[in-house]
Amino acid sequence: MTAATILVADDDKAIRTVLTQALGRQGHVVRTTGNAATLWQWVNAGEGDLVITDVVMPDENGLDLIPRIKKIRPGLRILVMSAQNTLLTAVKATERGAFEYLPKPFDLRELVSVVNRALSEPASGGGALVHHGEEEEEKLPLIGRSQAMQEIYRVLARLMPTDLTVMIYGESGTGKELAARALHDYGKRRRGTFVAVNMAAIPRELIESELFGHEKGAFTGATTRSSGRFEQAAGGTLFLDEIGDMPLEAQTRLLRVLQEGEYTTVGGRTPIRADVRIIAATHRDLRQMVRQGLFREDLFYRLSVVPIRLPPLRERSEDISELIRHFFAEAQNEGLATKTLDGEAMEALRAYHWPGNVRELENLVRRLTVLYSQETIGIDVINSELSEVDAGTSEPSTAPDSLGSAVEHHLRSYFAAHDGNLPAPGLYDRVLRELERPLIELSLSATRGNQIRAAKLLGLNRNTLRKKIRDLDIQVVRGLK
Ligand SMILES: Nc1ncnc2c1ncn2[C@@H]1O[C@H](COP(=O)(O)OP(=O)(O)OP(=O)(O)O)[C@@H](O)[C@H]1O
Repeated sequence: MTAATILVADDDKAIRTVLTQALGRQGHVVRTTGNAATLWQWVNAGEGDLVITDVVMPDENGLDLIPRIKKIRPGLRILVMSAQNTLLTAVKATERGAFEYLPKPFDLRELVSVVNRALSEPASGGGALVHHGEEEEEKLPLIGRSQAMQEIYRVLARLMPTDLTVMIYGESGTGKELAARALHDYGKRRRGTFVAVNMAAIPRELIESELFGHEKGAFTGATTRSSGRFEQAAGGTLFLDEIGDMPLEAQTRLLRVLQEGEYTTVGGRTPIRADVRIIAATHRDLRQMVRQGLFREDLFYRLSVVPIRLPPLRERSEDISELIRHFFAEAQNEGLATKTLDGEAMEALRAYHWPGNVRELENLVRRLTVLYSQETIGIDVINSELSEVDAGTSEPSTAPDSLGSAVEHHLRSYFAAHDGNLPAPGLYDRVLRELERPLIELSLSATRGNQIRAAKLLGLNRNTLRKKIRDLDIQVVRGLK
């Protein structure tokens, strides 16, 4: 590695000293300044082989300097360091043309290795940079500044200008869909549609037509042509949620589409180009599923071009208070009263294990807003709310919460949301119908559409089941076997 001149701008003297020492030891010449104006002067005079800049400096924001530097010296690489550790900073740094973004505090070894890379990697053609207006700031959804989340932001920001297939792992409720949406909303396909399909929610016989569409008459009940999710997402992003739940036959079909870049509808012959970016997600251990023969290895490798693992909330408890503030603010936007938590209550939430992750926290905040009248929430309320959830999980069932307590929570919020008024009459039938539909649909799908077996499973008379299917307008699809 040849010695280079590195220009460093940071208003923190300690950082300047540390960088001078670490990079000096590598044989580089380091020039430092505490403001943006001096950095700009140096760059303008043609000095330096590499720039390392902070974001917030007394005279100018380092991010605003990047496009100006790129204009006069497009080949000069810029590393951005920032303590403003949001997804937005990472996105802005990347889209304005920074070579790399390093959230502070960073590991010096990492910095040195990034510097070496910046000085030695040949210039790439570089994907077109996407630029967004400031107004998009509002939309950025991912909250949390923990180290673990910053790492995620850095990876997401780098993936945004690309079309690479991304595989997002993470427990339920960790924000997999939100991360996928962020990739779409800030990526180069953002003018297209984001289409999410949950593999676990579609009966297996319907998956192919759901994904690829079907022609009129392709199977019994296909009375018209129907477009599939690939077609709906054309030009945009297709989010395949719970990919681990995809049946093997559908996996084979998907693999072929990914390999060939085109698909045909069910019953159709003309190949159609697949113009989607694929983002898949699962809470399962796909590697283990591959070993067990439940997931195709070749599909696994196709999808895992870039794997991302979203950390469970208990591994980033420092983000909890910010998330709570965010969800309270959301409730306030909807006209609900906002609350605060006292110190003890907050401590309890930080120590809790959050099996349902951010979704569970979000639901808790909603309950606190609608069910309790006090402005400051104390430990008693938190204890009783959390113990109810825990009571649900300690039951022998494998469900995350018992059906009864889930329904009870739902109904309590429903009543509370009416603010002392009563809901519309006919509640008993409405609630039972809401339960009846998923119960019947799932029983039918479990018995592959066999109404005799479904009736037996449910303990219903066959004619009663048939009548309910008609009344609720449930689509019955017969299994292939
Ligand atoms: N970092 C975050 N900041 C703000 N909200 C978040 C964050 N992560 C998750 N959420 C919220 O938590 C809820 C669950 O998130 P999401 O649906 O993306 O999770 P998921 O991992 O896809 O869950 P599942 O595996 O159950 O589908 C959503 O309402 C989402 O808005």
